[in-house]
Amino acid sequence: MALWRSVSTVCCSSLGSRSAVVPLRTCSIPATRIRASSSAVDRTRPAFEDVDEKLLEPVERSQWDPREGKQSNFYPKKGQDIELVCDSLAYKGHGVCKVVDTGFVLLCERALPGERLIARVLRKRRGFAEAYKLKTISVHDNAVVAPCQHFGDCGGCKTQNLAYHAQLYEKEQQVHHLIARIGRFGFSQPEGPTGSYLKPIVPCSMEYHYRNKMEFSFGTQKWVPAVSYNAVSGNEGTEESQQTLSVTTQQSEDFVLGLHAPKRFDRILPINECLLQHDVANQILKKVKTYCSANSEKMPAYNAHTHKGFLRHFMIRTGSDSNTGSLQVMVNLVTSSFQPELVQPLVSSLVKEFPQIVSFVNNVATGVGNTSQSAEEQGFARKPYNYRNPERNSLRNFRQFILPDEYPTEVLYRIVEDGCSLRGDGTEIILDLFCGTGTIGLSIAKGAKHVYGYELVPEAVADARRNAERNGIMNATFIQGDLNKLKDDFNQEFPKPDIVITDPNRPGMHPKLIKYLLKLKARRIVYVSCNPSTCARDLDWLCHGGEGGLEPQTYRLVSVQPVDMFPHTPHIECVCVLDLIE
Ligand SMILES: C[S@@+](CC[C@H](N)C(=O)[O-])C[C@H]1O[C@@H](n2cnc3c(N)ncnc32)[C@H](O)[C@@H]1O
Repeated sequence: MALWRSVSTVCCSSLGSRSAVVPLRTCSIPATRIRASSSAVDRTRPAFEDVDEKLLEPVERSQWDPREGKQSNFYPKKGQDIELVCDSLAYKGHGVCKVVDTGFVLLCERALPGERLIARVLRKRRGFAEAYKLKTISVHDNAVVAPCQHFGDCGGCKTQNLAYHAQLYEKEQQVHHLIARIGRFGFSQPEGPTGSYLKPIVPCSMEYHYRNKMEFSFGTQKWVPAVSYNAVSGNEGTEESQQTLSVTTQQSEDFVLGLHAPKRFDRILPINECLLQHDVANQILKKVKTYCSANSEKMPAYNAHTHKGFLRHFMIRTGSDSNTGSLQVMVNLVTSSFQPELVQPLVSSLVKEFPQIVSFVNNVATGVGNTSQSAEEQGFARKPYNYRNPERNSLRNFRQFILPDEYPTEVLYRIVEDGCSLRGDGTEIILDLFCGTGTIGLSIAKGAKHVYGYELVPEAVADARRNAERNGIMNATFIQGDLNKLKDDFNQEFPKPDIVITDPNRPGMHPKLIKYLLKLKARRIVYVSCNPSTCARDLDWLCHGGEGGLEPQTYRLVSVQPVDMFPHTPHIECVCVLDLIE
């Protein structure tokens, strides 16, 4: 069994691992750019299934400021070229743009706030339209040249060409507006004992090299984009590039190593380096590329159409030794069959050149799906390279953590711990929902009486138990179960908690779970979210009563803390604290 869970079909846009980030500092945003406030608009709460796009219909953002006026009757036609001004960034980092003379709202990929641009209408939606950028007319002050040679092509770092302080401002505003509108908390930012509940965003102290894990793919179809988006001005696009990506020269090659082209399972964008990963990981990538390319007859790259070929994926994970802080690297080569005689020379050459490699695993994925998730791990190269070597990974001075795919960070955990405000007398019960490998709960278990973790994935639950054992933590219990299908006896598995930590994935919490929490009435809920829109929806329910507002108000929102863990990407994390209304 592969304990090292891996991500399937990775293109650079599939960020998501919580990578190691360091100290806590807050960002100051120029007050002049804070939008005028308006009262919360009454609206029906979005359903659990209504994730992302529906929650972020940009037409609503245009109504945030009543001074901006009503939408006119103007509706652009598909294919029409139109002059726009970009107002802000929204879901997936798309620019929220307005037609210059009518104010009609369009979502436009690659548009940056403050920019004037020409765009072509791609498709119409209810109340707004989608467009792609043809040409920048005038850039705004915060535009910068993106340092990555692959910027604009791989689809990962969408805002590298926006100065980091401006990225932070946009993310912070996105969270504040979602909480105000979808959460129905209004824009007035009432001052409580701790000041406004909407906290300034916590920036990432590392703008680059913050990712601890990258997965690259081998292939036989090279994707070569024909359009450059890197220039500060004149970022031209073409219809084909936006709609089908077919403006690329599709070359059949014997060998390509890189990232999947956005939305393509079969085409690979060759990657020389990724600025989000460690320098050493980039050097290893180069070495693997050179070696495998030179030996592509013996070790052919996998063809996603014919399902023939040997080399499938290549994953590099970096971490540090908890004692010495020195860099450690784990490598996973995914192949379609187990042929150690082919892989061994590569392993020998890599570990000789990179002593930082402490583990080399060869996963064998025989299925036709473009995934390494179900790959069977072979014992190959476990020794002497000390497979997994979890003892040496460090997180908040804990040893022996088995790192989850979503790698938790120092900063986020400190904010969660602060949010819990444990009394420290060891009397409190913590319920850690969506606990993954248990790392959040375990990192604060010493101040609690007992931590109960709840998680769907059995392997993650097993890792959580192992994490507890290896750290000598006796007051933690991990339970496997589906929080979307709560059973009647759910609360018989643990005593009533004082504090609930909930960290759902993007769809947020299921209505059944929210109803359960409203009945449970824990003193405090700490909601960790990777999707501020579904988080806002859930906070609305928890704080403003059930459907139709018929249920009594149960929780009070104490704070919403946005955290930027993934610079240059649209991802935003949030930690929200809610207190029971006694
Ligand atoms: C955002 S991750 C949080 C993981 C963990 N708290 C951490 O910080 O690493 C969400 C977790 O919820 C789990 N999950 C997703 N759906 C679930 C469900 N219906 N019931 C229980 N757990 C679920 C996932 O497997 C994943 O481990």
